[in-house]
Amino acid sequence: MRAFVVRARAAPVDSQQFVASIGQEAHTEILAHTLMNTIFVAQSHRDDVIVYLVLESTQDFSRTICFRSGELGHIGGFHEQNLTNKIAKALTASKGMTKEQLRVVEPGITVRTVSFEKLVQELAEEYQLYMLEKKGTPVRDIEFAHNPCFLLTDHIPMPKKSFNSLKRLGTQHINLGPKMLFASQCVVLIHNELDIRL
Ligand SMILES: C[S@@+](CC[C@H](N)C(=O)[O-])C[C@H]1O[C@@H](n2cnc3c(N)ncnc32)[C@H](O)[C@@H]1O
Repeated sequence: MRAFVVRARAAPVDSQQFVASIGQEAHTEILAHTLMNTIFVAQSHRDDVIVYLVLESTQDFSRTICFRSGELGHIGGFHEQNLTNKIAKALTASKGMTKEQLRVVEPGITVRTVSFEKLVQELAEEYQLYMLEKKGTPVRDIEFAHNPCFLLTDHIPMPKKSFNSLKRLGTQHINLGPKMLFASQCVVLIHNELDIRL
């Protein structure tokens, strides 16, 4: 299984605000773009992918929306509006949830009121964590574990505090080349790197 976590620090957890932030300063469109590129390939989808979108602009709890590609029903197309609607639907479903609750949104999609820190602690028990980072080890020099989990952010960098806790969890840092890329572009390169090594 390949897991991806996108930490969207600027993304609102209110569904209407989330949709209204597309193309605005919070750049919530990156979540649909990244979802598309982690799950879909031409004429098909990957069935061995889990994507966690962690939305952190909130008055109460972060929302972690999980997409399990192998369990998704008919998703109705991979265009941006459709994927945006799936995220918005999960946010609406999460209204009123208390700390660390989980709700099933539809087959293959759940939402949890769990923080990025708690999520990665849980994932570290099952996966080798890799943080995508310009100062990391060149990707071609990395020997991937069989169960990798890749951590990315939106346009707001990972806070220093998180670097320390990720270090304690044995996180490795990966560099994908000299250009600063979108998270949605990073996931394509990661998938390709893993695909050609199999
Ligand atoms: C648009 S970037 C975030 C940029 C962020 N404002 C910063 O200055 O670090 C989105 C995500 O892609 C990762 N990323 C972008 N280019 C990369 C590269 N060449 N190698 C590794 N990770 C990269 C970043 O680390 C981040 O997780």
